[in-house]
Amino acid sequence: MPQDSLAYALKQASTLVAGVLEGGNLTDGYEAMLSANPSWPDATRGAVRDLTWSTLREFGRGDAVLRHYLHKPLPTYLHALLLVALYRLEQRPAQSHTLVDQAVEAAAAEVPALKGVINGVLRNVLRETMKLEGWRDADIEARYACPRWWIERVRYDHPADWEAILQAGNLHPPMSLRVNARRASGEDVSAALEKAGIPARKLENGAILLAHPVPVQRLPGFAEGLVSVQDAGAQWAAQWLGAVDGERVLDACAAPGGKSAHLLERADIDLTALELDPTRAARVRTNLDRLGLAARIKVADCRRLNTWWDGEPFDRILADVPCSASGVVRRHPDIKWLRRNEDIPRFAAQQAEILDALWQTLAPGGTMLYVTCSVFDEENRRQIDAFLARHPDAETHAIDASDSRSLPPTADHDGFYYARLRKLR
Ligand SMILES: C[S@@+](CC[C@H](N)C(=O)[O-])C[C@H]1O[C@@H](n2cnc3c(N)ncnc32)[C@H](O)[C@@H]1O
Repeated sequence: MPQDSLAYALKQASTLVAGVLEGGNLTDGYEAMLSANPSWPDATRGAVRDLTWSTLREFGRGDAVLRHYLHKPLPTYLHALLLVALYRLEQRPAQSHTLVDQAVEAAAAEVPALKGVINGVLRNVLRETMKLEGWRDADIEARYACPRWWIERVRYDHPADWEAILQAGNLHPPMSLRVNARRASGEDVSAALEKAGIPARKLENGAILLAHPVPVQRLPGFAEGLVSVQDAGAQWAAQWLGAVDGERVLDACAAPGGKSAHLLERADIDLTALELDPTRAARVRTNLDRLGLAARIKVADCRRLNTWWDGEPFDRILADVPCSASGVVRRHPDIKWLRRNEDIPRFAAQQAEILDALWQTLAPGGTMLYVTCSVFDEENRRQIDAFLARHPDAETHAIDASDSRSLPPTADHDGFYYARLRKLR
């Protein structure tokens, strides 16, 4: 099967989707596939990535169709192949006949005996396209491309804008740049982008939003460390933490190091960057090196103070905690398939432990910024309300006149939640 054929891209994407259906992590699966195929041309990489990510973003839509046509479960690879093929069929209806032929070829490559099933289902779908629209609209998981428990949580937590939040979670993610204030200005970067023919606009917090994603090699100044790729919503962290020259600062959950780098670009601080996962901690070092920045990087569980803390309090702490990542699901669409409702209280319990441990290391008068990329209240507002109830020496330190800032995902940025806490004594 030639590497530049649609059948090949369908086969590889189906293998990745099948990995997620069986409980695997998409990023790990994709990286393993790339290292097994180092000679893939950019076009093959792009096609496999697009088919896989887009199919997984469509959670529930393909299954709503398949429920009507499949009377017995299929091997996971074939189920995944049908999901990928249905996504492609909807995107390019004019090329439907080629798609069916290529999907049958991709099926034959793995399970030759069942290629007739793939052929039959896809041809039935083509014949009955009009009816399918109705089925899909009637199915809530298909309509919002999200598991039902997730839809219900978002609807409960955001009664006014739950639909917009769910819809934004299914868009293609935007690409934004952070300007390294030590080496360039926003104006320099905007001018260089314009000269390179890359349309972009500057957002309120200085992030530069590209009209379309581009490979980093095309970005003027990327190799020299003038710019980094960072979502615009994440670029509020350094500003709202507000560290100034000479302060002792902790980034307690640091990898891959985007926010650490931003803190160091803005002020001459003494930064400790902690990370639990040694492989991810190595990425903090690589990212800081590219930008010519330095921090004390430690591999540790931030909750176990005796393993990493020297007893000197911090002036400011960034707690960018592990969370459901429900605000960045369009970048990691496997999350919708892998997470369960019961995982959310587990994340909340872990976040509470992290907050309680870090609070002990903050100096009186110091500031802690709590950040999640979640849209669920249990990890956000309710987490902070419970923290304030447990800690009489804590108060919220308003961000732009509000106690906290919820940034639901939009076309311009991912979804985040920020709360700033001050230690009274
Ligand atoms: C949301 S990510 C941080 C993103 C990072 N701040 C950035 O902007 O690049 C959370 C990180 O916390 C790490 N982590 C999870 N539990 C931790 C713990 N108990 N102590 C330290 N790091 C932890 C995870 O491995 C993950 O890398």
